[in-house]
Amino acid sequence: MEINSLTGEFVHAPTERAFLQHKQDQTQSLLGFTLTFCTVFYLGFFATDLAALGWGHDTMALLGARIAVALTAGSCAWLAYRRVLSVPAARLAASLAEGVALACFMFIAVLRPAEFHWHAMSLAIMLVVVYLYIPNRLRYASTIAVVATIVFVVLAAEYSRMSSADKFTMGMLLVLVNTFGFLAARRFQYVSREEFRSWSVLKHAAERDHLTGCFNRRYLHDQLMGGRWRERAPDADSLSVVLCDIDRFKQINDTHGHGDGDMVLRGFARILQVAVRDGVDSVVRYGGEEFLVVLPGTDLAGALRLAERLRVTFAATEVVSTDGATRLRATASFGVASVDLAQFTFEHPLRHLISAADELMYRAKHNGRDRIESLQLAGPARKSGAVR
Ligand SMILES: Nc1nc2c(ncn2[C@@H]2O[C@H](COP(=O)(O)OP(=O)(O)OP(=O)(O)O)[C@@H](O)[C@H]2O)c(=O)[nH]1
Repeated sequence: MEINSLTGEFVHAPTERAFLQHKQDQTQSLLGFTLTFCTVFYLGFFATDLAALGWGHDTMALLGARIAVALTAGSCAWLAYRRVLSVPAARLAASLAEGVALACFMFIAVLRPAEFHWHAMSLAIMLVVVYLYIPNRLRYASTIAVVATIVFVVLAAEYSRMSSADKFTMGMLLVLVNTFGFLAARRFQYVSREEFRSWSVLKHAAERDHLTGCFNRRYLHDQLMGGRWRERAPDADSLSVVLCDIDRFKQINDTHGHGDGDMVLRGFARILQVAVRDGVDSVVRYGGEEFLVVLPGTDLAGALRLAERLRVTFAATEVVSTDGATRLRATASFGVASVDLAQFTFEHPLRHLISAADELMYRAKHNGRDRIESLQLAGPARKSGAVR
C-alpha cells in the first residue's frame, strides 16, 4: 500500500479505488456542504459590487455572473446531497463549480479594475478553498488553481492601476498561496490514505484468520450471520453452505509435525479461495481444520458441483513439506446444505444451514471420509443424498 509522495495517491490503482470508494459518502457530503457554503457567500458578495459600482449595467452583468456561479455550484451541491455519484462524477462536479466560479471571478475583477489588491486577496481565499475544502483530485485542483492564478496575473497586468512593485508583491503572494495550498492539500491526501492503510490492516486482522487468510469466526458471526451474505447477492433466491473438514489431520500433525500440518491447511484454504466467486462467496476458517464456504445465490446442484471440484482437487494436490523432502497428500469430507429462500420461512437460514452441514459433514466422516453428503432444507419433502 505505497503512497506516491507527489500526488498523495496510492500507487496501486485497485487500492486507490478502494480508498475512494470507502470515502465516497464522506466526500459527497463535504462537497455538498462546501459548495452550498460557497454559493451563499458568492451571492452575498454582490453587495460589494453594488458598493463599488452602484446600480447600473455593469452591476447587473456581475449579478448575472454571480447567479451563473450559484446555479452551477448549487446544482452540483444538490447532486452531491441527493444522488450517489461515482468518483469521476463527484470530481467533475467539483472541477466544474471551481472553474465556473473562478472564470466569473475574473469577469468581476475586470469590471471592478480599481480594486485588484482586494481581488488578489479574494483569489487567495478562493485558492485555499480549491486546494483544501472542495474535495477533488489534487492534480485537478492544482491545475485549476495555477491556471486561475496565471489568468489573474495577466488581467492585473492589463487592467489594474497598481504600481509595478505592488503587482510584483501580489504575484509573489499568489505564488506563496499556491505553494502552501498544494503542500497542505498533498499532506491531507497523504494522511487520509495513511489512516485508510491503518484501518485496512486492523480490519484485516479483526476479520481474517492469520494462518490461512480466510475469514474468521468473528466475521462469520458479526457480518455473515448478521445478514451480510444478503448484501453480497441481493437478488439471491437460494443460499448454500459447504462445510469441509480435512480427514485424519491429527495423523498428519503427529507424523510430519505442526509446521507441515500448517502447510496442508494453507494449501486447502488456497484451493477453496481460488474456487469461489470473489466478493460474493465467503470462505471461513470454522475450526482447526474445518472450513465453511457460504454461497449466496447458489442452489444445491451448484454447491454440490463446487464441493465435488474441491474434493477432487484437494485429493489430487501434493503439498511440499517445510523441508522440501516430503510430498503430503490429504483428503477432506464435505457437508453441503442448501435452501430455496422463497420457500424457507425461518428467520436465520444461514444458522440452520450451518448446523445441517455440520451434521452432514460428520455423516460423511462416518460413511468413510473423502466424500460429500448433502441436504436440501427447503420444500415440503426433504431430500437427502450422498455423492461419490
Ligand atoms: N498444524 C495445525 N494443526 C491444527 C491447527 N488447528 C487444529 N489443529 C489440529 O487438528 C487436529 C484435528 O484432529 P481431530 O479433530 O482429531 O480430527 P482428524 O484427525 O482430522 O480426524 P477426522 O476429522 O475424524 O478425519 C488436532 O490434532 C489439532 O491439534 C492448526 O492451526 N495447525
